[in-house]
Amino acid sequence: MSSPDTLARLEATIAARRAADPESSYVAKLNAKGPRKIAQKVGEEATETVIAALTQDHEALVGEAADLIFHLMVLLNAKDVPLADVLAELDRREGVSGIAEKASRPKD
Ligand SMILES: N=c1c2ncn([C@@H]3O[C@H](COP(=O)(O)OP(=O)(O)OP(=O)(O)O)[C@@H](O)[C@H]3O)c2ncn1[C@@H]1O[C@H](COP(=O)(O)O)[C@@H](O)[C@H]1O
Repeated sequence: MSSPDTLARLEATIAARRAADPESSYVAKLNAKGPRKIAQKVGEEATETVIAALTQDHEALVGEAADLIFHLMVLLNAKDVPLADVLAELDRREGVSGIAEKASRPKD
């Protein structure tokens, strides 16, 4: 079942599989090929997501978006970037834009 914990669970699974046998683990197989290959996969999945958004249906876009997020998470893990750092950056931007929005509102 999906929840806000889905990405946290996936991050833990990716970390645990990183050193597994590349024969039995796709995450390990990608890591064995190195960050360049993982980054290339992120680029491919991003392109497929764009194509799905512009030419395909809801189900195709959901599938491609899942592939993109998964491969991005494998790349972050390979570069030792915790998902928490990315989420904190998004939180920070939310705060910054919230402040800008408040500042642009006319005072009563
Ligand atoms: N979410 C995913 C996930 N999404 C996509 N994929 C795999 O991503 C691959 C994408 O296929 P491609 O044809 O693009 O790639 P490819 O055939 O390997 O070819 P290359 O381009 O790499 O040469 C497929 O093998 C999919 O199975 C995933 N593999 C794993 N996960 C998650 O990662 C967890 C750990 O997986 P393992 O490392 O395999 O145990 C799993 O339990 C899942 O939760």
